[in-house]
Amino acid sequence: MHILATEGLTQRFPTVTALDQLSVTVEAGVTGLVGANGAGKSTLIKILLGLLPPTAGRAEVFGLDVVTQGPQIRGLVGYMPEHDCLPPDVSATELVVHLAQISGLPRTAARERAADVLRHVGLYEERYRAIGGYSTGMKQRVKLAQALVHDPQLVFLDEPTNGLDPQGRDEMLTLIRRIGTEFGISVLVTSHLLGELERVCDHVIVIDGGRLLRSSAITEFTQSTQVLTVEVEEGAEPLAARLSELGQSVTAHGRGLLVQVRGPETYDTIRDAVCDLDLCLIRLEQGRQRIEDVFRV
Ligand SMILES: Nc1ncnc2c1ncn2[C@@H]1O[C@H](COP(=O)(O)OP(=O)(O)OP(=O)(O)O)[C@@H](O)[C@H]1O
Repeated sequence: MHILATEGLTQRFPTVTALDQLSVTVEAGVTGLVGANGAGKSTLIKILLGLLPPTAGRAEVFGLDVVTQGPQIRGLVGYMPEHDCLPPDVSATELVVHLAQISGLPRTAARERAADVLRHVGLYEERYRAIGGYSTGMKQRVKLAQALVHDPQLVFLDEPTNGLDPQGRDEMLTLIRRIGTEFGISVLVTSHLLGELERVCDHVIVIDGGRLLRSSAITEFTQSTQVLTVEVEEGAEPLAARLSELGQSVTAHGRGLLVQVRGPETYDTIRDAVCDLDLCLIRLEQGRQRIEDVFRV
C-alpha cells in the first residue's frame, strides 16, 4: 500500500522544466529522493504539500489530491524546508510551541509536545536561547523539530544535512533513521549524495532533470552499483584483460581498475586473477557510491 503516488507529473517554469512526466510511488518507511542540484527535488516536495499546482499530471498523498486537498495533506505531513527560514530573535521553544498551536494543538499540549520533540532532536538548555545565535546544526534541528511537532504520519526533509560538518551529518542521519524506526513516521528525505542516504533509507528514488531515473530498494541499489577499486604494483593492463576474459566488467581508473561487483564471487575472481598473473596487489577497496555512478548505470 503506497503512501504517495505521482502520475505524469510535470512542472514547467518559464525557462525550465523542473519535473517532466514523473510517475513514481512511495511506500511507508524511509525513502531517499536523490538528484543533483536543480534535479527537481524541492519542486516535487512543494507539489506534494499542495503548495504549488503542477502544470500537468496528478499526485496524491495518503489518497488525497494535492491540488484540491492541500490543507488535509499538510495536517498529516511535516515539512523541513531546505533553506534557512528561522526568525533569529525568538527561541526554539517559542517558535516550535507557536507552530504547534498553528497546527491546532491547545497551548498546554503544544508546550509539552514542543519540549518532547526538542529533546528528541537533541536540543536541551539551548532551546531557551534566541535562534539567531545557533550553529547550523542547531538550526537544522529546530527545523526538524517543527516538522515533527504536530505528530505527522509522514515528513518531507529537504536536504537536512546541508551545511553540516561530518559529525553533525552523522548525528542528523541517525536521527532520521530513528524517526522512521522508533517513532514509526514515514520519511521522504532529499540529498544530492546517494552515499549518505544509503545508511538510513529502505528505498531510493533517483531523479535527473525532472525525470525518474530509478526507483529501487536500497539493497538492489547497492548491489548493482557497487564497484571495487583494484590496484596492483605493476600489470594493471594484463589484469584488466584477464578479468574481462573471466566475464567481469572492468574499466581503467587512474592507476587502478574499477570492477563491477556481481556478487561475492567477484572478490574470488580478482584474487585468483592476481595470483595467476603473479602480481602484487596493493589495494582492493569498495568504491564509494556517488550520484554520478548511478547516472552511468
Ligand atoms: N519558482 C521557480 N521559478 C522558476 N524556476 C524555478 C522555480 N523553482 C525552481 N525552479 C527551477 O526548477 C529546477 C528544479 O529546481 P528544484 O529546486 O526543484 O531542484 P532541487 O533538485 O531541489 O535542487 P536544489 O537541491 O539545488 O534545491 C531548477 O532549474 C530551478 O532553477
